[in-house]
Amino acid sequence: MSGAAGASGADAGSHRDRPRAAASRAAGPHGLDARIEVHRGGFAAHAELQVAPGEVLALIGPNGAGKSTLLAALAGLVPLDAGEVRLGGRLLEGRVDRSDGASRPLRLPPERRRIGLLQQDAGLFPHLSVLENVAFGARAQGVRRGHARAEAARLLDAVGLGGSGGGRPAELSGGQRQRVAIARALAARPELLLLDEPFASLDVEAAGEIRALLAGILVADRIPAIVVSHDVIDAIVLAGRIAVVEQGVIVEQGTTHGVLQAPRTPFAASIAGFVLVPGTAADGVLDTPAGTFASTEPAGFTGPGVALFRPGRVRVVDAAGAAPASAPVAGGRPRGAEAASAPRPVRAPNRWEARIAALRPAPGGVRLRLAVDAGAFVDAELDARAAEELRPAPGARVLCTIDPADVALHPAAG
Ligand SMILES: Nc1ncnc2c1ncn2[C@@H]1O[C@H](COP(=O)(O)OP(=O)(O)OP(=O)(O)O)[C@@H](O)[C@H]1O
Repeated sequence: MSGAAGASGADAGSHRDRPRAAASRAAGPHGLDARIEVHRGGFAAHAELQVAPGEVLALIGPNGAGKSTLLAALAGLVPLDAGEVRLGGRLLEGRVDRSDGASRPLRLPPERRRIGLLQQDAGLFPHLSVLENVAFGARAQGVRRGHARAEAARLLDAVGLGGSGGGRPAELSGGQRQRVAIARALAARPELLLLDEPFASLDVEAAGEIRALLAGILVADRIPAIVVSHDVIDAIVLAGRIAVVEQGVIVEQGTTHGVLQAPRTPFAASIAGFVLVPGTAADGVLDTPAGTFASTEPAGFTGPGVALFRPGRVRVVDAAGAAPASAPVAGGRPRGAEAASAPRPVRAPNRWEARIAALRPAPGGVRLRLAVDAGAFVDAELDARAAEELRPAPGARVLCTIDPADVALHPAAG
């Protein structure tokens, strides 16, 4: 793989060396500005997507959230039910005002949108040579055959496949095929690139090389892009901004750094390696179905919020040998007979009792899925030593605690 790795380094340089091509590809001063409303069977997606020239947006979310549907709507593969798509100031889909004051619908077909779509499957034409596959991208934009072939050769060189143009796609590895797909997309001079899990079928090494190759191209050519991925590395390496999609709507968005440091939704928290407990903030603490959470930095807000912490910071002990989770805090309400008529005791903050619902491996230890209340889960992780001491088993009851210094409280998304 060393040759390919070297080639991708050379590629980044070759892209930096062609500022004219870059200027012609960037989506003008406007980038993408889209308002999408789409129905697919019983599923509905509503989202606003803006991507500035030179910006990469990562769309993340659980399976079936509607990420691919949003990309398909932008690419013109699925019609909008309402809204509009503008790219570089051009209207690709929506309504155009008429001179009589009314408006008419406009919907450009995919090949006239100047939008490149890269998917998990490179989707090359098996009967065409590698060079012809790439030249096809330019030919589709009306470039004459000779120029298209010259441009294809240059782009194949840029993606580290100079000299491979005469072969057929079947003779290439998965990573090489994806490089050809990138070259073909660039040959069409896209004003927007849509990347739908383009590395998902590649091994870790090939994915890393192609990710770096794409990152270099996107930076050098300032092509706005949207990448859909389940892999947080794609967001970190490629994207400056993240939007979290759930059930067809964007539930959280922000800079990649901001979302990964302080996620506000369970999905973003899971990819950022946090446990997120939703609740309601009052008096500086967060009340949740799993109990009260307090931080050394009290919540400076009231209303819906989240408690965030790293699962490895949770201390987990066998509930049988521990004081009950509902033990009153110091200075709290009385115990015993008096307590029977008293209101429910105030639960100590950062302390919850749970049943182990499931176990799965975690780096250096084990992850515990902990069922706290009907439908509420608050996970924890044990390193190998703590796991050996506790010997966790599904169904066992445990008592969990966490230091306020390890807890952050934030307002909920939206
Ligand atoms: N061709 C189709 N016809 C009808 N419904 C569809 C079609 N494609 C997708 N859907 C529905 O649209 C919803 C969103 O699917 P979509 O593929 O956009 O989600 P996704 O977030 O990309 O999921 P994944 O991460 O699993 O790829 C799903 O409920 C799915 O069943």
